[in-house]
Amino acid sequence: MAGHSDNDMALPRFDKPTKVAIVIAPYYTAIAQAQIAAAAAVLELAGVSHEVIEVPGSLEIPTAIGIAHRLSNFDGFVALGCVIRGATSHYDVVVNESSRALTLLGLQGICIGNGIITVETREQAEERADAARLNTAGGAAQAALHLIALTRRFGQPKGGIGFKTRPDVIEVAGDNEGPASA
Ligand SMILES: Nc1c(NC[C@H](O)[C@H](O)[C@H](O)CO)[nH]c(=O)[nH]c1=O
Ligand SMILES: CC(=O)[C@@H](O)COP(=O)(O)O
Repeated sequence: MAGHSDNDMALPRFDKPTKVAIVIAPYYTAIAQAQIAAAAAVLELAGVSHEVIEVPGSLEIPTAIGIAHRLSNFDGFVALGCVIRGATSHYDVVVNESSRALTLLGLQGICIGNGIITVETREQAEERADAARLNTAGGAAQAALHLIALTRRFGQPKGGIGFKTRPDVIEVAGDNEGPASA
């Protein structure tokens, strides 16, 4: 289980190679190291390979995911970062805009688990980054895997209505001579 949830969904199983990018903003080094370890443990348990991509801050995570999705071949992404409130409203900008951008990318069909920790204190961050405590990074990895599985479940070739093409035959509408062979 991750976070405060009491719902421990079983990890999905994949029947073909699956690759995930962990996109992390290591703003706080020790926190970031714990987050990467927690997310990697979940991905390895599911038999999924991963690559770690580092960006300066959480505001850059959505842009990095957009770039990687467009230019590479990852099946999904785990967004990891840590935003601790300071003395100004910049916290709200970083938290709100990074999460909004990740949500918009997700609505475009990119499989993203959001593990950006947004807290008031360092102690809260440590508790959430710790795989043995709230394990929010592990939860984000699980979320990404479930979205990949969902994509593959609904992305299967559809049976049902309409003619079914054959790879060896070219069907031409209105052709009374019968199908030409490819
Ligand atoms: N204060 C935190 C930041 N701030 C940096 C921004 O995310 C961004 O890199 C900068 O505004 C340049 O675009 N980032 C975090 O991840 N965590 C923080 O606590
Ligand atoms: C979350 C932040 O952006 C924070 O680190 C910035 O601190 P401050 O608001 O004191 O400038």
